[in-house]
Order: sequence, then structure tokens, then C-alpha cells
Amino acid sequence: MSAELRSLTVYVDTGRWADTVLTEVDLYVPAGQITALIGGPGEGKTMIAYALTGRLPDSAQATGDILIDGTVGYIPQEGIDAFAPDDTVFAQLDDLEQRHRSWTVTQACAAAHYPPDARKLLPRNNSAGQIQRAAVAAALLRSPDVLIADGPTSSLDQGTALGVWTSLREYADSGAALLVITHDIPLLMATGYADNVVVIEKGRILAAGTTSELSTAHDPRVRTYFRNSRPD
Ligand SMILES: Nc1ncnc2c1ncn2[C@@H]1O[C@H](COP(=O)(O)OP(=O)(O)OP(=O)(O)O)[C@@H](O)[C@H]1O
Repeated sequence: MSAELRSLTVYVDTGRWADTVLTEVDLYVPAGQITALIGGPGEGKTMIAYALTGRLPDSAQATGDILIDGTVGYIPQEGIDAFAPDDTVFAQLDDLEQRHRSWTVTQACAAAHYPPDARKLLPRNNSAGQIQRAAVAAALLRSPDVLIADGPTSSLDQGTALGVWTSLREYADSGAALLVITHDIPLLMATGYADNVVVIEKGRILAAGTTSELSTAHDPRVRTYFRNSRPD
């Protein structure tokens, strides 16, 4: 079970705007590990998530290979995108429990630190931090072999983010291949949860390695990301 991009180049032409957003990207996401994908805004992280989950926009032309071994799950950047608008979060999570029969709603919500009261609400009536955790619960209920998470803790306070990351680490330890897009480098450095970190800049892979390797890299562009963090 794994996901892989081989020399993936993606060119987007919307009619009003055209550019190459990914250039010859090689990326391997192995089973049992967390691969963290970091980089500044607009550098191509979400486009990689789209490529790995079959969500490239219609305006995109891709060359290269997208290789997926197993089922793929996705935690979108906006948690609300994981839900249909007109059913309560609980009804939708319960449906996932019935269909996949892997995790229970209670287990998934506990792992995602999603509070019980918010489940009774429609997705749009959840706060940003609540619906983000609901999206994590929804992904776990599907129990995918490969999980692509686009900023799963970006709306959360530090303590809750740590709890969600701990659950993602446990999910990887159960054998799943995880790619997690994040800006939370201090958390990566403090926990050591990511087996590998990949840095993307202007649609190209700039560097890949462990947090310790990257924080002491020769390239100052790579070291910049780790400037205020120290390896554990
Ligand atoms: N659906 C889309 N259609 C056309 N272009 C897009 C689309 N989504 C993203 N882009 C463009 O692709 C490039 C890469 O964007 P992407 O969303 O992958 O960045 P990102 O690294 O995830 O940024 P952020 O950290 O801000 O989420 C940007 O120039 C962006 O404007």
C-alpha cells in the first residue's frame, strides 16, 4: 500500500490564467509512515493532494505517472468540503460507519477529538475547528490504505492539534500510508511524527529528508523553514 508520483508535471489553463503548477514532481508515500509535505502558500501542495486523489481540476493537463496501491482517502483543506450540506454531521458519519464497518463513529470522533455536541448540527453550523475534526473522523471511518490530509490541524489550537497528529501517527503505525500537508513545523520537530518531510517550492520538490536532516541542510532556502525550531 503506497502512493507515488513519478515525474508529474501539471499545467493549468483556466482561459484567464495559465501556468505550470507542478514540474517533474517525484514523491513516494510508503505504508506505515507519515510523509509531511511543507511549503509556502501557492507552491503546489494542494495540487499534489488533488493529483493523488483524482481531483485535478478540468483546467489541468498532467503528464507523468500517478501510482496508487490500495484505497485512497482525503481530508480536504476546508473540512466542510468532506460533507453534504443538508444532513447532520452525525447522520453522515453514521452512514460511513454502516458502509465501511471498520471504525465506529465513537472511535473515529474520539481519535479526531471531535466534540459529541457538534455532531447534531449541520456541517455549516460547526465551527471551522469542529468541521475540520469531523472531516478527520469521516476519513478514518473510511479506513483507507492511503490517506492524503491537506492541513488537517490548521484551524486547531496547539493541544488539540497534537491530539489529532497523535491519532494520525497511530493510523500510520497501523499500516496506512499518510501524506500530511502542514505548516506546523514546530510540531513536526517536537514530536518526530513525520518519518519524512518533503519541501515544495514553485511546484518543484526542493528537498526531502528527516526533520533533523532538513533543519541542518546546506541550502538556506530549506533551512529557513526550520529556523525557529530545533530537532528533538
Ligand atoms: N482549481 C484550480 N484551478 C486553477 N488553478 C489552481 C487551482 N487550485 C490551485 N491553483 C493554482 O495552482 C497553484 C498551486 O496552488 P496550491 O493550491 O497547490 O498551493 P498550496 O501550496 O496548497 O497553497 P496553500 O498553502 O495556500 O494552500 C497556485 O498558483 C494556484 O493559484
